[in-house]
Amino acid sequence: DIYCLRSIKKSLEDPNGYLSSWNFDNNTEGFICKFTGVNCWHDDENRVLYLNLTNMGLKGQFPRGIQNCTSLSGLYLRRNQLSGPIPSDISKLLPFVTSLDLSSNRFSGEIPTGIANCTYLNVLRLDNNQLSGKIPQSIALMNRLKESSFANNGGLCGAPLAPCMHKTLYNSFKEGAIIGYSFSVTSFIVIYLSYCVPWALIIKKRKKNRPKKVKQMVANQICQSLAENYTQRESQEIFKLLERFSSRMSLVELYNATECFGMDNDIGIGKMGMTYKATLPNGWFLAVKRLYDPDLFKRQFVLEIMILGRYRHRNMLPLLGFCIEKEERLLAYQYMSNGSLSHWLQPLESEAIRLEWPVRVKIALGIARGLSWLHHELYIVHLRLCSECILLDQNFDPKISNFGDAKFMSPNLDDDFDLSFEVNNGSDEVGIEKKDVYDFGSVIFELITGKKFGQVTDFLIGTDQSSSLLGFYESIDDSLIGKGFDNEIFTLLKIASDCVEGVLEERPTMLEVYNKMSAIWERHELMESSKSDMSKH
Ligand SMILES: Nc1ncnc2c1ncn2[C@@H]1O[C@H](COP(=O)(O)OP(=O)(O)OP(=O)(O)O)[C@@H](O)[C@H]1O
Repeated sequence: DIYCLRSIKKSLEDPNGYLSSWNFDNNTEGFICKFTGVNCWHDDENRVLYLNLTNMGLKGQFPRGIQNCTSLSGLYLRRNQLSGPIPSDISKLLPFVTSLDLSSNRFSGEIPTGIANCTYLNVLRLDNNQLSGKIPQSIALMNRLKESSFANNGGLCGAPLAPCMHKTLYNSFKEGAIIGYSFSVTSFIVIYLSYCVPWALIIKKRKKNRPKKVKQMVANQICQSLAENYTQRESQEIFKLLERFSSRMSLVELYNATECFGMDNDIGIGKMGMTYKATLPNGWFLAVKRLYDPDLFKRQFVLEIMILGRYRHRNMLPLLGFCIEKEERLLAYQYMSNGSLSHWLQPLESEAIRLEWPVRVKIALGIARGLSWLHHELYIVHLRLCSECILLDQNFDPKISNFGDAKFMSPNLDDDFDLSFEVNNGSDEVGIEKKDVYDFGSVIFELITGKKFGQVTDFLIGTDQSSSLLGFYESIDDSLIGKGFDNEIFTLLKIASDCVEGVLEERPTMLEVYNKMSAIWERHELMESSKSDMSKH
């Protein structure tokens, strides 16, 4: 990150000297955290969380050096005089960014479609620039983004702004010529087909298309019949409010994508409902949770949308949409191909593929990162963390899910939470976040021993910490022992046992846990990934 800031400073013109305080002579850990505009994950660590260079009169192009700040979550460059294009590979430069504010600058050219690949983006401000062309559809579809995010860019058009109507004379002529040409070719084909192709061929083709149409009709009919029984329970206002957090999807769409909620697509059963694997026409996979009862889990349903639909983080399960139609309540998440963590820790005999130690460390680190962000950035507590609600993507990156019991630590966090019913149950309970710390410790024990925390603790009641640790050491998953990681295993056991301290105040905060863990393992993880990057070339 030091290199990142150094290259940013070098690439920008700073007429007002705001960045002159960025003095790189110092070498103490965390020295960059005191620089103007730099916010670190932790004050003693050179790892930038946010970079806020608002209103500094900076000139030059988009600072590509930002890609070296690998843990960056927010970039604010508002009110400067930056110019040139927004880099087309922006998602590679800012893979984990959740807020990007480039407003009130002089950026020009088209908005790169690649911005939509910044999958954790919640806030995007591009207004008051000199951008032109059509707003890429993939960005317009990110409906957390508002019209004001794009306003005051002379040449910009398309949703959520006004449609692109304007055509130059040349374009109109070119289009006219293309239309004329297409019309002649189409006429020729029509005449050829009418006279030369045997009717039998056409009939055969029609038959082939029929099943798809029939399926669509059946789905529509089902929706129609459900609609007749429909009694509107929640007010339209709540639905509208929810649309601000996530996309509303249609029942027919999800019905088709899950093959009518068919048994072949069912991937799990939970307290709230059944989860199905869904395939969208564009090839995306979703996990669709279909609630058993729309009234019973209303609060949980809304919380999932308000938290997982609204906030993106690499360790939170992304909610891509929801559906409220008739009696149906559906939640559509990104599909996690490696399922739940519990499935890997307690596999059936036939599926006993063990997780290697480095993978377990990556999972532990990811959960700590996600929880730390949740507590210290969003002021939200999960309150039901367990190995079942940690889902693993194709790279075994963990994603925290199931926010149905979550609480906001501050009741008036944000105007958006002003819901008209009892959802925003802000909690005044002191130390409520330490419940998550305890649960985190339990999950880590489970990650190391392969057994539920309760099973291991029973015989340890009354022992002091060091003999408990030895006790736990005895119950470590056999597949991990003697592979050269024993010291690391013991270190993680120690962190976990601090988390399950009986006295609330003695448990560390999630930020402390994460910082401790990342100091030990994140460098190792980065080294590993750069090694594998190198071996690719
Ligand atoms: N996004 C997803 N991708 C892949 N599989 C998922 C996804 N979401 C859920 N699942 C699977 O579906 C199962 C059921 O999930 P669900 O969240 O309904 O139940 P749960 O984790 O037991 O929690 P609860 O009891 O609160 O409902 C999970 O164990 C998991 O295997």
